[in-house]
Amino acid sequence: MIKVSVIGAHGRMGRTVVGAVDSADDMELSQQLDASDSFDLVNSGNTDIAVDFTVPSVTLNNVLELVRRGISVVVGTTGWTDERFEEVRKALAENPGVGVFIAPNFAISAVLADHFAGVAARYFESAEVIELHHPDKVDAPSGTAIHTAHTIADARREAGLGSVPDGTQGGMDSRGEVVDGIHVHAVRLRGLNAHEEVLLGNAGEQLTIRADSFDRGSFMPGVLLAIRNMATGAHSGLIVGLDSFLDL
Ligand SMILES: NC(=O)C1=CN([C@@H]2O[C@H](COP(=O)(O)OP(=O)(O)OC[C@H]3O[C@@H](n4cnc5c(N)ncnc54)[C@H](O)[C@@H]3O)[C@@H](O)[C@H]2O)C=CC1
Ligand SMILES: O=C(O)C1=N[C@H](C(=O)O)C[C@H](O)C1
Repeated sequence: MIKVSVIGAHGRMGRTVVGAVDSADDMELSQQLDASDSFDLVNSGNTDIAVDFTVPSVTLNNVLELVRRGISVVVGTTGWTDERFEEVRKALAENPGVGVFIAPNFAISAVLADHFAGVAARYFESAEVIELHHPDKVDAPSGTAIHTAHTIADARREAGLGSVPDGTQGGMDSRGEVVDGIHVHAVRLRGLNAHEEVLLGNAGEQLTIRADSFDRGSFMPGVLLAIRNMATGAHSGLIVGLDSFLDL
């Protein structure tokens, strides 16, 4: 049995992960921590894998704390940057055999949308990303949209494409946040869960790639897949993105 502890266990995602782990035949739910709980409750005796779904402002410290305790971590929380990844890599170098897996999105629809955007981006002059979420989300733009913008930008660079065309001279606030040269727009609307649209345009044609996650259950097969992969012990170091465990 894989012993799993959940950090952020009282949150929307944390509660869903607790239910999914509890229902998995090969997993045993160990500790459930939230904001006021001490990390002393989690140790390598009671936890094989810790899962972090908290908030961007605390997730780095949580991961570093767990790595120092010799516990591998699966992370879904957003707010990661290259600098934060580097801090995790340094901590992992001091704790060989420990692994950290971070995914901006665990839903297969979103992972594939990101992959397809990377395949398509080189063929289009224009590219923009729209992400749409529930209004209780604290961060914008979404971690997934930031990741997709980088995927598109990487593909454009590799293909030798220049900047996206944009004649806007005023009102830049209306054009969204520019992430790696790609405009990213964030919508917050009651009734939504997690959605993303990638718009790719050429003269006279458009390709739209859209992923819709209607329910937090959509993230659970990906979370369980990551827990199972990390529990094999075959993945030490830092791994980013569920595509690492999919044969895309
Ligand atoms: N990678 C993915 O597929 C997905 C990622 N997310 C991300 O997961 C994160 C959590 O999302 P939600 O569950 O909707 O948020 P939420 O606000 O419902 O839950 C966050 C929980 O973390 C707790 N928390 C805060 N500080 C803590 C600390 N120091 N230690 C332990 N717990 C602490 C809060 O009390 C709360 O219960 C967000 O960053 C969100 O963007 C959400 C859905 C899918
Ligand atoms: O907060 C959410 O809900 C989600 N957060 C992640 C993100 O910011 O990309 C993943 C998914 O979009 C749901």
